[in-house]
Amino acid sequence: MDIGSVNYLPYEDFVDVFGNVVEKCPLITAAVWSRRPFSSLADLEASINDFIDSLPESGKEGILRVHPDLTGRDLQSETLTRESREEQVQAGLDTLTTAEVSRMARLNTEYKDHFGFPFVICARMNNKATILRQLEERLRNERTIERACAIDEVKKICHLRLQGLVVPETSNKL
Ligand SMILES: NC(=O)N[C@H]1NC(=O)NC1=O
Repeated sequence: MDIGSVNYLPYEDFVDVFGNVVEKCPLITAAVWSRRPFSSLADLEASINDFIDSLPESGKEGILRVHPDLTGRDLQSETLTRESREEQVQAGLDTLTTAEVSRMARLNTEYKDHFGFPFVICARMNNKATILRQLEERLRNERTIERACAIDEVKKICHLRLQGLVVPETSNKL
């Protein structure tokens, strides 16, 4: 779909197509629909990012809290959204050894107990080694810094999901 077609979508269809660009947050998509017309894919993405930035800190933490854990185990349990499962598989999280699954689970629990929201990272920009390393390192962050870091990761995930849904303007001209 190109950005011109996006601008013609009624809000029901817009939410159907873009409702999960921020994991389990169709409300963000529904809110951003009012900002049409979008001049480009970058403009749509900027509108989503502006909306996220305008939220109070409790709202940003809410976005983080609806993200699934990256444990590798949920990959079998079919509880993940399609997007999240594909991203975790691309990062190799379906190939964790038993020891890696236990380490990831232990660190995830420690992280959640400490910050009150789950560890979020853009899986497709990482692999299982960098994810485990980041999890360990970010656990040591100060809370405000870590929340901002996690929200940046949400935006990276959104960026890649949008790229899969809207044809970038340059390729339109081909
Ligand atoms: N917990 C977490 O980071 N989950 C997200 N990361 C990602 O790339 N897809 C997700 O669902």
